[in-house]
Amino acid sequence: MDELFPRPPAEVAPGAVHVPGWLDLAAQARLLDACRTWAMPPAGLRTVRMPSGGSMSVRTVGLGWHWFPYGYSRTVADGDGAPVKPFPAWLDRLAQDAVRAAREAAADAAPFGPAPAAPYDTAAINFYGPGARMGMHQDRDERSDAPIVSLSLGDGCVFRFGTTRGRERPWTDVELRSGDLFVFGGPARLAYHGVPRTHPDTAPPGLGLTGRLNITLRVSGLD
Ligand SMILES: O=C(O)CCC(=O)C(=O)O
Ligand SMILES: [Fe+2]
Repeated sequence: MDELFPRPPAEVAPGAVHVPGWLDLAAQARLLDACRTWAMPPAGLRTVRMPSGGSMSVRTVGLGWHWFPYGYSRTVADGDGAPVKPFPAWLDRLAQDAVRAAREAAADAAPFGPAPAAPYDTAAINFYGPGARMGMHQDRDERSDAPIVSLSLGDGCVFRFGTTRGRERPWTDVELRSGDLFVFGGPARLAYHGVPRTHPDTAPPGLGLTGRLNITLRVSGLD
C-alpha cells in the first residue's frame, strides 16, 4: 500500500532499528500462510498461563523450542505435551537477512556486534485478538546475545521500547504495521519492551487477517 507519508527506517536506540515495510504484501501473505499451519494442533496456538495464576491475552505458538514461563523445552510441557514443530531453515535465512537490513539502516552498525555465528533456531508466533496486549518484559531466557528479530503482520500496534534498566520510562512508542521489521541487539538486546495496544481493523485489506500476528525470531543458544 502506498503511504501518504513515507516512513523511513529509524534507530530507536543504539542497536534497535525499525525498518517499516520490510516485507511486501506477497511476502506477508506467504508468512501468514505458514503461521496458519504452525497454529494448528498438535503443538499449536495456545494460551500461556503465568506462574502468578493469570493468563496472557496474546496466544502463542513456538517453533524449534517451546517457550513457557520461564524457559525453553522441546515439547509443549505446559500444554498438549506434543513435540514442538521444527524451525525451518528458510526462517533462519529470513532472520539473517533481517539483521543485515537493520545494520544497513542504522547510522552505525557497531552496536549490533558481529553477525550472529549460530543459526536462528526458535520462533514465537504471537496472535493478538481484540484487546490483547503484552506487558513490558525482557527477552532473557536465551543463552545467546544474537539480535532479536521481530516481524509484524495484520493490524498495527504500539510497540513500546524502553531501557535495560526497568519497565518504567523513558521509553519510545513505535507504531508497527503489517510488513514492518524491528531488530534489537547489542546494547538494546535486553531492553524492556511490550505492546500496550493494537489498532483494530488496520490490517492491509488484501492480506485477509483479522487481528495482529507477530513473529519473533531468536537464537536460543541451547542444544
Ligand atoms: O508482539 C510483539 O511485537 C512483541 C512480542 C514480544 O516481545 C515477545 O514475544 O517476546
Ligand atoms: Fe519480547
